[in-house]
Amino acid sequence: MADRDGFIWFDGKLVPWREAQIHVLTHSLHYGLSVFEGERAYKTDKGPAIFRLKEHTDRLFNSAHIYRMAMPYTREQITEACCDVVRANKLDSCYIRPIAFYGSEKMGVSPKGAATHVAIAAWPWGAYLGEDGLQKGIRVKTSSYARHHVNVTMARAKFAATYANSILANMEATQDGYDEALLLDVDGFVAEGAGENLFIVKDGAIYEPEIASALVGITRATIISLARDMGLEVKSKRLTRDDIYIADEAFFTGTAAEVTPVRELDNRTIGAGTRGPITEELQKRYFDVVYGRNEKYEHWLTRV
Ligand SMILES: Cc1[nH+]cc(COP(=O)(O)O)c(CN[C@@H](CCC(=O)O)C(=O)O)c1O
Repeated sequence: MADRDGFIWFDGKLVPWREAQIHVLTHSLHYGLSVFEGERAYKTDKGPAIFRLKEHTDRLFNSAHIYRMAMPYTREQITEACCDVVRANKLDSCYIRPIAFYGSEKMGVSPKGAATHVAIAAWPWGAYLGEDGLQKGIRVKTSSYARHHVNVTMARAKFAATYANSILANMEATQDGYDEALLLDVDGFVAEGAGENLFIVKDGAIYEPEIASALVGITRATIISLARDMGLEVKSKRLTRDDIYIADEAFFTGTAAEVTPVRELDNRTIGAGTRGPITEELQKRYFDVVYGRNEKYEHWLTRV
């Protein structure tokens, strides 16, 4: 990822991609505390638009607040910088990664005395779990690793060290031939995917796991709104892994994953073993919204 043309916004200015470097004694590299976001811009008929940029920026600042990281820029500056990065790299559809991290000003567990640095990169990124996955669904394995207890890592923050847990789960699943991992919480109830939220459909109703130890996804919130447009309320409940086995449909949501059907969990076929009809309709509505084809949600698009 380091050797490419382009520009990265780094500590207030656009720098050539290859020059966006940090020192090996960067505090966040050693102690894992950086907060970040994953955003997408989509090509609409009026040009590129970043989807729900306000919500992503708010979550970035909330994550920093939760982990007591002072942000050296305002929300408005970060919002504008995300737009600048898309423009500077002449991208019309892309994935955008803002990150705030402690620098190399000091070592030692305490970040006191380390400065907060901010970088924002953008790059083209297709279907996170594969085009085939979007159409036909993916195979998922319940992980042997549990999601963190809510007093181990802060579930309302999107912060780097959480992803060591996700990496373990994802590697375990993919090395055994599955596409992604599903994590249970410390009590054994369904939490979320390694990088996604989960929904199921049963008897025409949509359910999601209680969100306690999962990231409160922005795509999740979008799907809840789009389901309401279809006259469907999403019910939140404690779901067990076998609730998923006997569901009629299941799907992951995320900025990167978008709306990816889950056709199998732990070698149990879910429903007809492919993208279900409600999943398909929600997926279609989601893409209509992000590509600017649904006027009702124009306010969710920040035109670059
Ligand atoms: C653990 C987790 N749960 C739920 C979500 C969905 O959140 P939202 O994007 O706000 O709907 C994500 C985003 N996962 C990022 C993974 C990308 C990456 O691999 O890095 C993403 O979708 O950007 C998570 O990482």
